[in-house]
Amino acid sequence: MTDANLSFLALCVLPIFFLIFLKLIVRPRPIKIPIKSRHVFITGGSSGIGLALARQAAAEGARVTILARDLNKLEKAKNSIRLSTGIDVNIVSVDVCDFQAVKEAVENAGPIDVLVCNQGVFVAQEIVNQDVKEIRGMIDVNLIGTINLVRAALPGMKNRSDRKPVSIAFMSSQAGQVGIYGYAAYSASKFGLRGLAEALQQEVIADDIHVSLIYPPETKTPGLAKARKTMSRLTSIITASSSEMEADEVAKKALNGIKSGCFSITCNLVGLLLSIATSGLSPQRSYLMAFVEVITVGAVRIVALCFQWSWYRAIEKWHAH
Ligand SMILES: NC(=O)C1=CN([C@@H]2O[C@H](COP(=O)(O)OP(=O)(O)OC[C@H]3O[C@@H](n4cnc5c(N)ncnc54)[C@H](OP(=O)(O)O)[C@@H]3O)[C@@H](O)[C@H]2O)C=CC1
Ligand SMILES: CCCCCCCCCCCCCCCC(=O)[C@@H](N)CO
Repeated sequence: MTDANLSFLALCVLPIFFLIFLKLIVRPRPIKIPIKSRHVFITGGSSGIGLALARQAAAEGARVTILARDLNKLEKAKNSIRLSTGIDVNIVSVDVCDFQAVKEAVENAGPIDVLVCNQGVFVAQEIVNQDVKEIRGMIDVNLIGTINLVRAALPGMKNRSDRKPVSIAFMSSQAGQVGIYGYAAYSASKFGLRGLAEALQQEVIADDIHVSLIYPPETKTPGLAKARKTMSRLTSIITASSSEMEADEVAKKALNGIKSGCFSITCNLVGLLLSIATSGLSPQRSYLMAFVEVITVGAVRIVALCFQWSWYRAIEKWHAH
């Protein structure tokens, strides 16, 4: 073979064969989840990202239920959604940590087509100084609360009468992909969601139920404003590696990702790099994204090491002064 033939083979033919191979093997297969006229159930829907999601889903013609604890905040959220869209959402006041209450709420709300487990609490503090009640609170609300929701909603979702595909989405965080100084307990709760999501997808694929994991960077919400008040400077320095977003932008990415049946939903460019760096054994339905992952993962690892270098340099400097 001549050199020209060889390079033609390497540059065009091999990648095309590889793309065809990936297209044949990616699992689960690509899917679309319609939300118009369907029931979208959003926890933590009275504030921040959840509220933005509820408003957008309602504007797209979904029947929306929002769940949170504080009834006052729920009423306010309902009014603000009515003001901006003219649509009424259902509100449910329940603590996700109470399985029995969650089960009743889910049964009363009627069949769910899209369950978005978005409720979450976060307090940034070094783990040695953090109150064990606060640590347990994050694990309980973020992880066990999500497990409660899944266990309460799954029987109804499996036995639904229409056979259209349905979705379960978890709100993780970029701190659920990489550990961040000050977020030890929070990261633990969000990393837990990944294991839950990966295993759950295998358990429910036969029922045409599709799992999504959303990984937002810092997002302007009441929750973040509160967390900022006590946040260590090092946490701010490290989280600034990924630019802050508006709740509406994150909600839009999340909703589009859910509708396209995406397993890992990223929100910004750093998020995309992070998802390639941590792609591991997460399912990938898009053969094009699988291709990008395989081709770029080595270079992205170098970028990741550079980020680690800059973070550890900040930590050293902090301890030196
Ligand atoms: N903002 C950010 O920077 C980022 C946030 N995230 C994640 O996004 C999600 C939403 O965050 P954000 O919008 O900032 O949060 P907010 O604090 O603004 O809102 C949190 C929502 O969760 C509800 N909630 C909290 N605890 C419970 C509970 N035990 N049972 C039921 N509902 C509960 C709250 O209502 P109530 O208190 O009345 O119950 C509220 O509706 C969280 O999972 C968070 O971890 C991820 C990455 C970045
Ligand atoms: C190739 C590799 C690229 C690596 C880039 C890594 C950038 C990581 C930034 C992480 C930011 C995490 C914010 C989480 C905030 C959060 O969850 C809120 N609840 C609270 O602030």
